[in-house]
Amino acid sequence: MVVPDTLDLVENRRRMRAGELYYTFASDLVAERERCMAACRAFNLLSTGGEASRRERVEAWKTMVGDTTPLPPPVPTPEEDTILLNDYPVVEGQVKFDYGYNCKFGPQVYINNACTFLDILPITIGARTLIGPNCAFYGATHPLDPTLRDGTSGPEAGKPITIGPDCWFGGSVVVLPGVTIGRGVTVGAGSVVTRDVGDFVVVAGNPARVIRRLEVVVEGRAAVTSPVASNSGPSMCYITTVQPL
Ligand SMILES: CC(=O)SCCNC(=O)CCNC(=O)[C@H](O)C(C)(C)COP(=O)(O)OP(=O)(O)OC[C@H]1O[C@@H](n2cnc3c(N)ncnc32)[C@H](O)[C@@H]1OP(=O)(O)O
Repeated sequence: MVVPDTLDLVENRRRMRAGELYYTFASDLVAERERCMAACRAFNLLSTGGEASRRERVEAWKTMVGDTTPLPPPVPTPEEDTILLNDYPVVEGQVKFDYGYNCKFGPQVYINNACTFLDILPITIGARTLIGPNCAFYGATHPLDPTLRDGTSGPEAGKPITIGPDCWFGGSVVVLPGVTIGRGVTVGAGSVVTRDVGDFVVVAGNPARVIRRLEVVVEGRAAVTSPVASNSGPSMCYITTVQPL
């Protein structure tokens, strides 16, 4: 965990943000990950404790992902407050981020237990996307040359990951650095997504391949929406047919 004596922290951070090789054990980055680790611990305690209110969980979530926008004031009953906070992610169990503030989640995202987000660069998850247990979004990569890689003393690089709205990830999916996934995609359990995926397909396997396509016959905003969806406006409404390959 040593970094070069001459390391310029400003230049190191510029390189990190540019997706170039940088040193992850620079003191400022270690401090940011420790902040995030503490925030994750606090969130995970609340999330698995069973007694925290929806508002307490959302506050802990916001701390973890560095969201400083104030929540709307509480309303009289816990049930109404839950509806008011409907757009914030629902997390079932534990979650792990590196920095937290690089993760941007759309409204009404669901994250099942034990998901990992290595957010060196932005990881963006679209609205209403559902993430199964043990999924991993790996936005970090290391040199293939072992001499340059050099264990904990060597440099690494980040790549962004972008997921569209209305996707569903089965359990234990791995998404590799730099991948973009479109809208309305289903990713089968246990898949490793190594390449970009277009809209409205089902992919599965390692490496993930298209196993089905959905033809979108009609697409628009839902005319009638559930009252709990009102914070973010009407949900998307699709009429699709599943096509053979
Ligand atoms: C948000 C949450 O918490 S989710 C909770 C956890 N649930 C899950 O993880 C369930 C995830 N579901 C799956 O993986 C499903 O298999 C789906 C949705 C991807 C596909 O379902 P279907 O369209 O019904 O596919 P179907 O079962 O007909 O399989 C079609 C082909 O794809 C293959 N296939 C299906 N799923 C997978 C998979 N995960 N990995 C590899 N191959 C797969 C099948 O073997 C089959 O191949 P074949 O034609 O050679 O026999």
